[in-house]
Amino acid sequence: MKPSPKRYMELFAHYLKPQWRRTLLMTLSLLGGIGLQLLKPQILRYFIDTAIARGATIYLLAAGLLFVIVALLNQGITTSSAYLSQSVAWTATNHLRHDLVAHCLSLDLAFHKAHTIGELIERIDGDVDMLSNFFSQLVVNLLSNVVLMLGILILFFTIDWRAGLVLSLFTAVALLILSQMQRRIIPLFVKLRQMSAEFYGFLSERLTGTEDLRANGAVGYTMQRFYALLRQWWQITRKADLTSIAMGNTSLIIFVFGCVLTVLSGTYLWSRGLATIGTIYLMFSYTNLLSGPVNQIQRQLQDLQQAQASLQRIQELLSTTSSLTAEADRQLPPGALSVAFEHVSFGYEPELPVIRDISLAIQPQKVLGVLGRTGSGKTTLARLLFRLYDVQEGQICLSAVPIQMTRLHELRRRIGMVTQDVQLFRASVRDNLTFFNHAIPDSRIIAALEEVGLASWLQTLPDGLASQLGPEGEGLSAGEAQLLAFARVFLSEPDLVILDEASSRLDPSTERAIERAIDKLFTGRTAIVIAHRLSTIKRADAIAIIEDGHVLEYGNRLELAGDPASRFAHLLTTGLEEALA
Ligand SMILES: Nc1ncnc2c1ncn2[C@@H]1O[C@H](COP(=O)(O)OP(=O)(O)OP(=O)(O)O)[C@@H](O)[C@H]1O
Repeated sequence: MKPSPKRYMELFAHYLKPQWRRTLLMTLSLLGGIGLQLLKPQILRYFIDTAIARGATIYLLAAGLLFVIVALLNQGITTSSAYLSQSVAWTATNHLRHDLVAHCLSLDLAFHKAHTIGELIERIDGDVDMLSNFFSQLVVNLLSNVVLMLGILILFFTIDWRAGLVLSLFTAVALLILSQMQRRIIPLFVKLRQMSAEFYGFLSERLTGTEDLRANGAVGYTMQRFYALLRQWWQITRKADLTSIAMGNTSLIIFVFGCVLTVLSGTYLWSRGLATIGTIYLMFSYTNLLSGPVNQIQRQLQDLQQAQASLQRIQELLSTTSSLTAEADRQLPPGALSVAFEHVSFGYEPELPVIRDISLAIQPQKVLGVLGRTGSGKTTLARLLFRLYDVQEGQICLSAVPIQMTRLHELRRRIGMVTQDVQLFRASVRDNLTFFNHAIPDSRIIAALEEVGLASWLQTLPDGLASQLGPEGEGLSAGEAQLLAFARVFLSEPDLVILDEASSRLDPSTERAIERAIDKLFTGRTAIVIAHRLSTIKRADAIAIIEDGHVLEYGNRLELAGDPASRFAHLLTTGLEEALA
């Protein structure tokens, strides 16, 4: 749905109101610039006519001096309005970018799975960029160009109504021809934007998956697709550029014709004694000046359409709501939390359930080990508990409080989750651990690293906590990355820990370090561990075996292990790690 003019006004008001002084100054300087542009040819007309009439030198000098002053003033005003426009545009668009990023981060995981990174970058940056002109100069410029164009035509009428009529007809025809050309060019630019969104989406996805692409020998095929996209992009760009150039040339030819027309009508008026040479010069200058607004009005109308398309996409994004149900404000009791899944069912597609009627309960400070084959639904359980998705049936309670009844922020503050893929950023060790929260003192960060056994690793770093990590933790072993993820959990001091254990095999000394860290992590906390290793299972008080989205077996670990008929006992004898890998 196209945004209504009311929506434009709301957006304008919302982002320009906080900087109304600068916006007002920018508008005044843009209008002042127009006034000075109209004034310059008038001074020159006076100069020419006075010179031809052999007027006093002092008048000529005064006119010359005035012209220089007006030209300098015009330059100064143009510079300051350019500065103010940029400043207004950047402030407004950065606020909009901020709102979009915050909104995207608040949306549920289903939204993020449905959009590529490239697509979101295009929305948050590309589309917002299109609006930058809209926020700063577009509307003011469009209006001032219309004022300038009308001003020139009115001035022409004051010189001679016939000359005014000729120029008005000429302007109408020029606008008609140029708008026809513009109509052809707009779809090309829309295609160009779509193409760039597709290209960046492709690029971000492939660069993220570079390891898999290389491992599977798919680099050649990826490059083929890359070339095909580039070729498509180039063809559209070439067509759009050639049409733009053709339009520029057409406009040039039209205005050469306009100038010829003006000189002819000026000569006619002069021959009848109705105009002076200065007036002919004035008419000529104004016709030249007219090419500016006529061309710009076309371009600005096009920009307005593009801004409209961008605004529409931005509005769609902003009106996307999280599928998570609204939260209430019940407090969770302090200390280790109990967890209860009560008849929980869920499917990423509602008609395809991956969790079916699951009921489980864990007492505070106890550890639940969750086992199951790959794809059985273990990670989904963790995601539901963390409210990355909401359950479709049943409910999940923490210490008897349904998780929808407490604030999302509070819920996530009380739960620490370590996933299989530890996400590290190209930032310092400190920022990676604190998630850029500078209020956390170094002493706490160092203590957390000591807890997970990374104290000696920290000592080997050249700049200590300020040492930079590569993108996605480049240069770290899988074990070190896991330990850093544990350190993050220590810093957030949660009361419930969910550990989706990495199934990758580690060397014995790293294994031992991880074992020690898990021991400390679980102390005094409730824990759910999606386990892949026997050593982790041994820590569990209770075991749940998930198969095909439902609980196959659930009970006390020792009791299950002692019951030869249990699936768990069978798994232990057949080799747990092989069976669950
Ligand atoms: N974002 C998603 N969208 C749609 N389906 C999904 C999504 N994530 C997982 N699934 C599907 O849900 C089912 C359960 O997946 P889940 O990741 O919970 O399994 P898992 O037991 O944790 O597996 P693993 O041990 O391999 O991590 C699988 O069939 C999977 O294909």
